[in-house]
Amino acid sequence: MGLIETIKEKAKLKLRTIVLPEPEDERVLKATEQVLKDKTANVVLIGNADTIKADAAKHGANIDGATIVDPKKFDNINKYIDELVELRKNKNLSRDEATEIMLNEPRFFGCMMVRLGDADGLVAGSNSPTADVLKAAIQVIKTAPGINTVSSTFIMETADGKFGDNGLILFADCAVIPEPNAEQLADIACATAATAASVVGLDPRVAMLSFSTKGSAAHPLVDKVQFACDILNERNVNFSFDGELQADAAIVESIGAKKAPGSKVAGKANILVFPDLQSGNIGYKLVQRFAGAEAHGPIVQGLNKPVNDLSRGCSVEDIANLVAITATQIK
Ligand SMILES: CC(C)(COP(=O)(O)OP(=O)(O)OC[C@H]1O[C@@H](n2cnc3c(N)ncnc32)[C@H](O)[C@@H]1OP(=O)(O)O)[C@@H](O)C(=O)NCCC(=O)NCCS
Ligand SMILES: CC(=O)OP(=O)(O)O
Repeated sequence: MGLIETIKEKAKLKLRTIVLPEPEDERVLKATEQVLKDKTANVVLIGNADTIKADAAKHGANIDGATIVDPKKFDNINKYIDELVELRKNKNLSRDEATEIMLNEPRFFGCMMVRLGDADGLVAGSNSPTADVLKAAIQVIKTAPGINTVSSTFIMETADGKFGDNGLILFADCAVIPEPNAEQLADIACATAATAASVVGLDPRVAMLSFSTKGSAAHPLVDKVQFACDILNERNVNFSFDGELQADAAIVESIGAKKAPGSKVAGKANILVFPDLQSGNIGYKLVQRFAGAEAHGPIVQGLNKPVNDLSRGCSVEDIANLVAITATQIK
């Protein structure tokens, strides 16, 4: 069984409730039909019921079985508004502003459903930039206890099975932190190792990527990655990691052996931690498009409850797959 089939089987056992706050997007309605057919989750769509049903009929999507919640007719709206005012009191958010957000910003409303236990997780981003999804999640759901950094990972699935574990390899962070410092790079490595183990079932081998391997180049950007490795050493983490490594040294056995002899990770990494968001986001999109890799994600890490983002270029299948992944992240 492939990765997604395995994840879908796990999701079926739990049958969690996932919010899809962007039903104005045809792909979301079609993905709703798919999820309900697969029985991988219950689906909550946010918006006006008449409009959503008319759109679904227009696009030929059967959404019977989905729950539609309209914030403008929602009995508990005052509870949601009060909670947002409380959460944002340090930012002086007024009750009027909170009301406006809860009534008109479905991603915030959906995250509040998850925060208050009316749903288990949320998937959005087909129709909004990543930053909008992340802001709602960070402001409403917040980080998990003891976690400082929200980051993300893509599970990359390559058909030829050459790299990572039989073609499975995680890329991080490709969506959240534009310029991570060394501490945040170490946090990204830890969070991605945990996702690799819990969602994909991999034994993590993390390569901390750079344009230098083991001191072959000297630059403050290289120092940052080396410092992140020092932090991981100090934390005494329970997974294999090595750095700084260039991408070829990380994934090609012969090059790893030449550039980083004796490394437990070089040549066989199944997690690539990119030094910043420019390299991470560009890197995943190039592998996805040039190599025809499936890119599952971005899976958001570090939140108190699961909210996952989509690329606006996602397919119906990508949405349905991410719903199943989200369902399996729920504790
Ligand atoms: C993630 C992102 C939206 C956060 O932006 P922001 O302006 O800091 O967001 P907010 O002001 O809503 O942040 C709310 C709080 O979360 C904190 N926060 C921001 N990013 C955080 C992160 N990655 N982890 C933990 N906390 C974070 C902020 O410091 C802020 O704290 P405060 O309320 O105590 O002041 C921003 O970093 C971003 O746009 N990232 C790039 C997304 C993107 O375009 N990706 C490319 C395409 S996938
Ligand atoms: C993850 C990502 O790059 O999202 P988008 O393509 O929507 O910017």
